Amino acid sequence: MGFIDEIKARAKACKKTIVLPETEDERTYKAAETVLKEGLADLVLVGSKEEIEKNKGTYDISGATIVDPATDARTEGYIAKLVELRQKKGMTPEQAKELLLSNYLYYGVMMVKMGDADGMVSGACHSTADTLRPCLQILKTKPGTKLVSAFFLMVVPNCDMGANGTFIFADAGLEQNPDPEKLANIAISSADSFKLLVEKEPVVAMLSHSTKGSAKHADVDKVVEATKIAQELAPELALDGELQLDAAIVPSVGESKAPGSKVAGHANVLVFPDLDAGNIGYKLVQRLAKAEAYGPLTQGIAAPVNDLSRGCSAEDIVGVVAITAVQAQAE
Ligand SMILES: CC(C)(COP(=O)(O)OP(=O)(O)OC[C@H]1O[C@@H](n2cnc3c(N)ncnc32)[C@H](O)[C@@H]1OP(=O)(O)O)[C@@H](O)C(=O)NCCC(=O)NCCS
Ligand SMILES: CC(=O)OP(=O)(O)O
Repeated sequence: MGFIDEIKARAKACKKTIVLPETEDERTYKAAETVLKEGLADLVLVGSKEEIEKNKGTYDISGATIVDPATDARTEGYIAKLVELRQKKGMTPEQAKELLLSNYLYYGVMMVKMGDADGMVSGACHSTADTLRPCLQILKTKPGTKLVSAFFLMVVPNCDMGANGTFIFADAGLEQNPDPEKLANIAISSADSFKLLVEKEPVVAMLSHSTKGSAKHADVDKVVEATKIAQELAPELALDGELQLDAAIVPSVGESKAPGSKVAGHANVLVFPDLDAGNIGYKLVQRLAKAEAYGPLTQGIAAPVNDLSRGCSAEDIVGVVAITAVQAQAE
């Protein structure tokens, strides 16, 4: 079984409740039909009942629960809770009401916060910033974690590198210019995500334009420092840096550029030095190598809310729903 079929089988076995708040987008309905048909999760669609009736077209979403914030009995409680959570930031009851009735992403995150759903998937028609801001503000980080970061689960066809073509690329969605501590944190969280989702041992490469001192620059120093911090925080982890991409994943290049490294040539978790590199890198592999790209998936957050690229397909949404269910089961 390939990666996504394994994930779907795990999602089916735990049957979590996942919110899809982008009821203005046709891909939501196409994905919902498949999720329900395959039994991957129970679904909540958030939106105006009339709009949903109009937008769903011929897709069969009869198995989904429709939640209309304007009429749902829980809305008052969500408003009160949102005010309680955000009053130090100046949120008034009027603002909370306006936000929850007009922005279904906030409503979906409140459903997760209040335990009325296990996770949410959004981002097909909202930017990453607009998708992730509500979860960062409301759900916050998991206990024991300081940072939320975002990764892609990449499945490269006909590829024997990584875990038979399966990789994590991080951070490819959220942290714009992580300092060494944040980069170390991203590496350790990504290793945990790899274990959870791929069920194989993570081998983590801290990527750079330099391998073991071949280039000198402050950007290289940042990755060297991050590698040191991550190795101190997680000494049991197979993690090394700084490595160029070829040294990280091609065994012969790894041996010649970083002799003696257990990671070089065998990495399956690729930690990029900044968001430019991570985001461009995942899109290159997705578009040129025709890889499956699931994400941006969050890690370090108190409950699973995952993002999508606005360029995603309905099939990508189905995959991310299944991944979200598996993350929720692990909470
Ligand atoms: C996600 C993002 C929107 C958050 O930044 P922002 O909107 O400026 O908001 P702030 O920095 O004020 O943060 C909002 C809240 O999230 C928290 N937060 C931000 N980043 C966080 C992180 N990585 N981990 C945990 N919490 C975080 C802040 O502490 C703040 O909490 P508070 O409101 O309770 O004080 C921003 O990091 C971003 O735009 N990232 C890039 C997204 C992107 O464009 N990706 C490319 C396409 S995938
Ligand atoms: C992940 C990402 O790049 O998102 P978008 O394509 O929506 O900007």
